[in-house]
Amino acid sequence: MVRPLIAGNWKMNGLSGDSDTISQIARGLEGLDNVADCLICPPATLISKAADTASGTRLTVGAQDCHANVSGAHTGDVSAEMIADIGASHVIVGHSERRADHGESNEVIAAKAEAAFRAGLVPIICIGETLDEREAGQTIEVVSSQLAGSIPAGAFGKAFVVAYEPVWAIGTGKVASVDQVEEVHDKIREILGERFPGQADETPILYGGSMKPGNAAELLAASNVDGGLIGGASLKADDFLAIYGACVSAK
Ligand SMILES: O=C[C@H](O)COP(=O)(O)O
Repeated sequence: MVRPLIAGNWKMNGLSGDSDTISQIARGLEGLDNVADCLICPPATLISKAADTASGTRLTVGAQDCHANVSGAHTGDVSAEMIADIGASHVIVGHSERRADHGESNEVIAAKAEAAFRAGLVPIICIGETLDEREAGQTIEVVSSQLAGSIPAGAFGKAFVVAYEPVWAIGTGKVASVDQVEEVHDKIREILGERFPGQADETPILYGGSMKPGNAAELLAASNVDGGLIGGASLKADDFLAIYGACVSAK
């Protein structure tokens, strides 16, 4: 049985004073049923402080990206080992903003996910189609191909998470319909089942894209939706906790 995950991605937002939000989320979780894991991925500058703040609570802390190598001449990059060293449990890899802004291919993303396994982190592997691809009827083809290429060969028997984020729904307020989400999530589960027999039912498949307190309940109740990857609404403790609360009701 899959354990749901409500994960927040702060993207390039947050200064040291915003660790109050981490405390508020950690405290708020104490009053909510423990039916799902809860994670915040702040920018790299705040991971250490956030992990200290969340220590001993049900909130865990993750990173938004990592390099595939352990160490070396890669100016500006951070390795999975460095992230694990400062208290992170998860790392997002292949977010569409990294695919677009940094030209990351499926091969690069698979190498980053493999690095996460090496460092003892759980990778959250992101996939999702653009609006042009959806309008051309290519959604399932694109998502299937990203899934096949971005999950590394060494993933069998390892814990990982898949996040489906239609690019056109990210930060736009345009949320995918339940039918659209279910079509893709059902397909992802089927593909995982073929590649990872016996393991696919334990792999959380998250939906991301304009998830908010007002729409979370219906999205989280959809088939094969095991939680959310939440951007904007994870920046405010009340909104993020309301989404966690919707998950409690849905599950
Ligand atoms: O990683 C999170 C997603 O990109 C969703 O962002 P959003 O909730 O602001 O649309």
